[in-house]
Amino acid sequence: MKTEIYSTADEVAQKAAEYLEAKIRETINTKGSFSMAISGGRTPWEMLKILSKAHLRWTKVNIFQVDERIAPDGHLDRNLTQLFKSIEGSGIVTKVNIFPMHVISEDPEEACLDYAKTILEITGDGILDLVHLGMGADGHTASLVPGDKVCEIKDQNVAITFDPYQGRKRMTLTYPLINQAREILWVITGEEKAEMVERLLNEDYSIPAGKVNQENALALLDQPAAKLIG
Ligand SMILES: O=C1O[C@H](COP(=O)(O)O)[C@@H](O)[C@H](O)[C@H]1O
Repeated sequence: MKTEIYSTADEVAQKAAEYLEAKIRETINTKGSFSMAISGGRTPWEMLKILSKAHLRWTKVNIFQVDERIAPDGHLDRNLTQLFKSIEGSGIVTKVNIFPMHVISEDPEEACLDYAKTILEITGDGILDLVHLGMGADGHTASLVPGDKVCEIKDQNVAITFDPYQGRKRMTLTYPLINQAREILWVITGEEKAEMVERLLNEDYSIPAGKVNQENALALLDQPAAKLIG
């Protein structure tokens, strides 16, 4: 995996937005559309805020969710709520195609199958052009959480976690789908993640993040997160 280290989290957000802008432009020019999945948590929002100001053919951009907490629509715990907040006022809201995970469905298992089907229909081959990932201080990525059996799923592209994590069960893309992506973009900031960053870069299979394909992957890190890797 390639890594780039920047001084601050703000700089990382700026570089990540620039990277995505270039990638989206190039992919739309070559194949007509761009499909990516965006993670949740706290790190992505500044990146998306900056990206949403870029002049791109937004109607050709498809945004899927990497994971979502099972909480009511509009709830602050929902990654989708934060996603919309970060792009509001930018003018792309009515242009870009956003595909929410339907986590409040009466049948969450069916909702997972539907989401996987939508990804297949929109991409044509089920392969996302880019998956953006973050990582928690415990080494989780997406909602692939240490100890949860969701990490063992091999025959489903989208699944519900078996246990609540930080108070809520979640819907998440699973390894089979994430590891097929044409590209993975890691955006990781904060000193509390330094130990896991070192383990991720050593392809430590014992943490969930370590099982993500590193072949076509780039990690953008801030100095605190990268402090153990020099
Ligand atoms: O719970 C989650 O955490 C990870 C890491 O989030 P961050 O706030 O440390 O960036 C995130 O990638 C994942 O999508 C999210 O649901």
